[in-house]
Amino acid sequence: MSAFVAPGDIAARRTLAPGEVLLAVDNVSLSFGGVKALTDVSFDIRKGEIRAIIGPNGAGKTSMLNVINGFYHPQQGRITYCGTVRKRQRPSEAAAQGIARTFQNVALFKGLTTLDNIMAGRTLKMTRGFFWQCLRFGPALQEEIAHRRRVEEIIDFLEIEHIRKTPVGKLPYGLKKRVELGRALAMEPELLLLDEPMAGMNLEEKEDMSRFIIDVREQFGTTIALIEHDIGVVMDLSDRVVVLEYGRKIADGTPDEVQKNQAVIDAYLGTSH
Ligand SMILES: Nc1ncnc2c1ncn2[C@@H]1O[C@H](COP(=O)(O)OP(=O)(O)OP(=O)(O)O)[C@@H](O)[C@H]1O
Repeated sequence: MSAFVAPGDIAARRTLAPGEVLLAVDNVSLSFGGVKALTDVSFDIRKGEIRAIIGPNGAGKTSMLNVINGFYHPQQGRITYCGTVRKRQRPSEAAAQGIARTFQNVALFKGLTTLDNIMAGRTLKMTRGFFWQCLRFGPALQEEIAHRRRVEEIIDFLEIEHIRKTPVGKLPYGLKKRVELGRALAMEPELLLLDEPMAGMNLEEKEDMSRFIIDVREQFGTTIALIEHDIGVVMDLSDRVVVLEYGRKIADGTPDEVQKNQAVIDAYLGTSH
């Protein structure tokens, strides 16, 4: 097991046991003008689980992730995180509380190397100001060394040593997704949100990414919520699945329960309700 185990000072403040509710979504509704992206959606994410959010195109999955990480503010409903009802907050505040995410379309600094992109994920953890960072002297230097060590551990964990000095713009898509996962892990999140982590991947890349997601949970105790269109992957990976359609929750349960749910079958076959 890697030395990179402690999920950070945030986790130290928490006493949640595996299986306790880490994040609760209660009666959340979100509209964009006349478009109702989410209507009265409630579900929870328990500590240590892999939770999938699925549904047909336009069902509201990404909107839900954006509400959870503070990018969108719902007109109704509330989010409770670690037992505290959350006030309106920005993504940076959610990140500081231990919520990290990756994006549907890879969002990396294309001109920077793998190493520097993952290092960028450490920004939140840096305690020395910009002045000291520039001087690279004394305590700032010590801190930078510690951050670099942590980043190297993540690179080892994700098996991307061979591309650590490669500008990410030159990498194939599957590896870019892995670097993006690395950058999110650099934040040592308590809750990791993955928006279509396997999109555009071939079978082998999907198997690799599935293995890394499971290992992140096993080794770091990170709770994971993911959106994924590949239903086979979702059913293999997830402990529980919430299903959205037209912004409403239509099912919630184990992969087995959800697969047998008639509303889910109809939604995926295109039957209108
Ligand atoms: N910023 C926005 N402005 C206006 N409408 C939006 C915005 N974001 C999402 N929507 C609308 O909200 C609804 C839900 O979109 P969302 O992207 O959350 O769905 P999704 O399930 O993630 O879809 P997909 O699987 O295609 O990514 C859609 O009708 C979409 O057009």
